[in-house]
Amino acid sequence: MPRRCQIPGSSRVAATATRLEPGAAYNRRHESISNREFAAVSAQGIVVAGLRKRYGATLALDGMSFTVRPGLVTGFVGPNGAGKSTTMRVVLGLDAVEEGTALIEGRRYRGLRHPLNHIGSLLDASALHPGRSGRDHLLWLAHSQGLAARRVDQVIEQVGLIPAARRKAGGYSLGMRQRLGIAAALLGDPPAVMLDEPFNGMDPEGIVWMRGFLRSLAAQGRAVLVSSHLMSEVQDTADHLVVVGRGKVIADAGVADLIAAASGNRVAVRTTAGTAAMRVLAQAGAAVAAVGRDTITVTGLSPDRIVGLLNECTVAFSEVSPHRPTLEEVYLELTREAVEFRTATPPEEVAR
Ligand SMILES: Nc1ncnc2c1ncn2[C@@H]1O[C@H](COP(=O)(O)OP(=O)(O)OP(=O)(O)O)[C@@H](O)[C@H]1O
Repeated sequence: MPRRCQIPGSSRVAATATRLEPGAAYNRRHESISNREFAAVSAQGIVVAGLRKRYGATLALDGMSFTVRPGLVTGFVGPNGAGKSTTMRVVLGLDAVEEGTALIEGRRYRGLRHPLNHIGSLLDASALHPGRSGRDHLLWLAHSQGLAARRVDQVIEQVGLIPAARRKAGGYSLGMRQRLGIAAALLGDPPAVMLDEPFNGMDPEGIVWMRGFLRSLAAQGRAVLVSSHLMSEVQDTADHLVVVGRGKVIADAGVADLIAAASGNRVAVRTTAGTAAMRVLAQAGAAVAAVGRDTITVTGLSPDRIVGLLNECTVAFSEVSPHRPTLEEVYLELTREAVEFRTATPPEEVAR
């Protein structure tokens, strides 16, 4: 038997969890944005640069910087309290900052003469008069902004609210209020759209509709920023992700790039002989980790070498393939240290 297969049963294998380094690999694309591209984005999309804001002792924004490009859905994700809503309020001129700038098509919100023609937003779907019908709410908004009344019926149709448009908005479900809020955001046919947690209160059918709708807005060339604290809501919707935590950007990259960067050179091995496989591969110098009932990940050895070692040591396995983490796994790893409120550790974990 080869020497590397003769490993004492008592030898311990350190299950090394591969840490994703927040920053570097993910942000490379963002940092390498050329001056020409930056000028194009700032002329058409949304630019957030170096925002810093305190609420008393809380540092809500700590140098928040990113761009929202036209033609893309940008997911704005992060744990509770990461600074997503505050950033959006700053873009809309509702909150002041101590440092930094937020620009829409190269201008501050307050410098826009007809803001709804430049940016549409949904911050709080419940901010409406409960006694007014959805249609009247939109008519009032259109009138106050000098927009044509016919636009109201167009946006009602766009968001699928025709059957409920003449009913009192106070009786709407949260999902219907979200649709009404999006209709309001689209009144001015703006090139940029910013929606805070639009999936909130949506049933599964509504979520599917919302995903398709957001994608269609981007396909029309709009810059679309969508916040969420749930990865499952933005996956299959966003082209680009800005992951934030504790008031700053942790990662800013395309969805495919994020997954590729997070997979590193890890290889997944499916085996029912996990302990034996981990010993053999660790002995050969690899970092190994158990990631499921019958799956381990291996860093530091090529798939061919892994197959060779396991065969040589007669360790049974059914599959060796490059590891591809889910977007949810990537997100959880990136935001692990930025979660403001953690679930309490179960007592048995503490006792160990
Ligand atoms: N008006 C306020 N007064 C005091 N603190 C505030 C205020 N608004 C936000 N904060 C604090 O600023 C930080 C950022 O909050 P923000 O609402 O922007 O986060 P978020 O990412 O939108 O979170 P969530 O996903 O829970 O909506 C949090 O610590 C929050 O408690």
